[in-house]
Amino acid sequence: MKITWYFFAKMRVKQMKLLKVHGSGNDFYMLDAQTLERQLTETEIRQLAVNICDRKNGLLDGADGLLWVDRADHVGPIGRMRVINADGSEASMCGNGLRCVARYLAQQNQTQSFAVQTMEADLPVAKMPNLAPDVATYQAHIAPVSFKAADLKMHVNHEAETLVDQAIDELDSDLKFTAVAVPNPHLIAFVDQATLESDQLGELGRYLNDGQNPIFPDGVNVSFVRVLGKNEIFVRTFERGVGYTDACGTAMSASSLVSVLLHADQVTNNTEITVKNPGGMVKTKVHHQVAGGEDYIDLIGNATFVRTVELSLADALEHQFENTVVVETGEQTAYEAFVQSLTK
Ligand SMILES: N[C@H](CCC[C@H](N)C(=O)O)C(=O)O
Repeated sequence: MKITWYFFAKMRVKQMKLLKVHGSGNDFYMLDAQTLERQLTETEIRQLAVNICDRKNGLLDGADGLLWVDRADHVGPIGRMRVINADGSEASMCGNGLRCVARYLAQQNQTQSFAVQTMEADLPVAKMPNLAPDVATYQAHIAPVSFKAADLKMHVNHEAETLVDQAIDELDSDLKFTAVAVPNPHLIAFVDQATLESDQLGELGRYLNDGQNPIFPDGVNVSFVRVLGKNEIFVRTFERGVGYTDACGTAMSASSLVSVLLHADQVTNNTEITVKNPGGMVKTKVHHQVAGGEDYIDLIGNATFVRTVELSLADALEHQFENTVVVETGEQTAYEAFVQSLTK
């Protein structure tokens, strides 16, 4: 009798359904807030992210963050995306995540081109031709763009207004940096292969995200970039609120823009750029001051749905992950075949 009661009790509790997704290996749990049995407080949303994303003790293999999908709060966009990093901090934007949210909303609403509300802007997204067989592919519009220190919450070189291809006096580094917000903050340096592969990126990332440093008190995403050839770059990123990730969509977009500005002989404005990263590859197209307009970047890449994970909201908030129902989609195999094809 006890067993029957247990399963009846389990059935009665509405299960929370999470979707494990990734863009170029940058992985997230996605949650449609409208499917929840109740509203969550801000504290609960952050606690949920920290609990399920933990790589060691989290939900299955953890994640880089939580994509919180909700109804838009004004006319125009068909949904809203919030981005909570693995450490519980909220970011204004997530390029890889926006492609995955775009796919989810496209399928929910039977449409292929629309806008998604984000913290600072309603951003156009669109379904695109697959990058490879069974690799669902979407485009996200990355904006607004700013080089202003105030928008980056950056304090360098005696309160300089901008930082473009310059050393940072307050840093013990001979690298030259460019800082740009898209709108989350990015610090970018062009390096050689040996530096790209070293942990110099991690040393910088850990210091600039320690919450104590005077340069980026709110932290910053740090990327090392190498120009591989004509309209082809490699970007490796240490993300604010996460650490090393396989890819960072806003970082790859920002790095594409800075490559157009500083390496125009190799990387061209208004032209498709191949951006390779530890998790695979995306395409970008930089729109820099076209007809005097605002800068923006098109980010095109996979939006892979790996598995669904069902568990009770109460268990997830209490860091209890024994009772989960996991269903694989099978898409990861196609994505891995795509990544394999890049090395051929
Ligand atoms: N860690 C970032 C947010 C996630 C961005 C990244 N995953 C992307 O694809 O753009 C920040 O705190 O600004």
